Amino acid sequence: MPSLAEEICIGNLGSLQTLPESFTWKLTAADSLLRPSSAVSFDAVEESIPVIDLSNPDVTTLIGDASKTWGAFQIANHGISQKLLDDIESLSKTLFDMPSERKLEAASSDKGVSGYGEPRISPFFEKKMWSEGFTIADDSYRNHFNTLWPHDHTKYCGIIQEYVDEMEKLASRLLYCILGSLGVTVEDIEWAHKLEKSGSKVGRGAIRLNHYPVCPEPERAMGLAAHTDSTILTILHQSNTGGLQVFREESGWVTVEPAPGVLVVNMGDLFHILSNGKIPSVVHRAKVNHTRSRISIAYLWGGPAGDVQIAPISKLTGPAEPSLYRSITWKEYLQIKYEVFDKAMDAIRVVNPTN
Ligand SMILES: C=C1C[C@]23C[C@@]1(O)CC[C@H]2[C@@]12CCC[C@@](C)(C(=O)O1)[C@H]2[C@@H]3C(=O)O
Ligand SMILES: O=C(O)CCC(=O)C(=O)O
Ligand SMILES: [Fe+2]
Repeated sequence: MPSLAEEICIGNLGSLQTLPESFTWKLTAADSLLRPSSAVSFDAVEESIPVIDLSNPDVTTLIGDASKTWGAFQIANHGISQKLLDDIESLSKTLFDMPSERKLEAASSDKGVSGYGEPRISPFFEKKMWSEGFTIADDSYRNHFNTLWPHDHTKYCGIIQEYVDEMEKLASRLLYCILGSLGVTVEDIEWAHKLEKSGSKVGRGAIRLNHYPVCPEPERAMGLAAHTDSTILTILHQSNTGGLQVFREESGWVTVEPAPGVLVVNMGDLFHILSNGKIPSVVHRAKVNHTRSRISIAYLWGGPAGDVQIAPISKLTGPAEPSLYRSITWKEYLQIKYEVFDKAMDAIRVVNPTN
């Protein structure tokens, strides 16, 4: 694969006046590996995923219904301060506004995941995506921040640390709520029980700062190709420009319009495994815009750190509902996903499930 420096540099996309051939998407099955039926359209239908107020007394039912129906929902009154959301958005803007050469100084290494660059799913697609991003998957972001902001890196590292702490708490709260809707308690899952007792300090997550520059031909381009997240769940903050779309077989592509202070929650592949297939991992993508650039910040929550095995919850399996997936750690799942991408779920499916 050519290096970033040898081809049209993703750090300069916003200055291009025409769409290069390598960025033109036709939406054939190859452009939408996960659900061939989602390849039919660039357009979205007039429907929306629910916005759920976390202070609503019926929150468990509402979140449970939305997770099962859509694999995604939006949340208000989630307890994350507007200041923290503004801070991480402006950190991202400051980063992406830098000249391309500066951003490349913080590029992720060949082997590493963390740092500046294209989305990790890029190699699975023929065409290039109209976006750039920065992934924080381990502590190496501190060195990258030091390179990018020799004077201000302490301030920016502090924002990331606070964001991770707050998001981890929110992610486990949402997990327990969705599990509650399935009749599962924290005590039913050994690792979740430990996670709760320890004040949820043993979880593991990644952050992806995404930037979608203005695009000369948005209808032929793709910001982030259709994918599912490999997570238990993902919490997404989007700036005030829309672009996120979620796919549901019964509806088609549905745009998730941004609203101030409202966060999007996506169910990931590991939740699908945990729930023994009861919760879908939502296929989603990001479109781009002719006049407005867009930022989104994804907190990708993988659940327990270390070698903890994620498996279908025993309370959700039985003679009539045998375990559909074998147990797996998040690390192992990521390895499989980035070898076979759209076939990852098939790779861990139990061939003849019996209980
Ligand atoms: C922990 C991870 C999840 C992620 C792959 C990664 O190793 C780090 C980046 C994450 C991200 C963010 C953008 C979308 C996504 C599909 C991708 O290309 O990189 C997700 C990955 C994922 O959920 O598999
Ligand atoms: O930018 C968006 O709205 C989607 C981002 C996303 O799906 C991701 O980072 O996993
Ligand atoms: Fe995603």
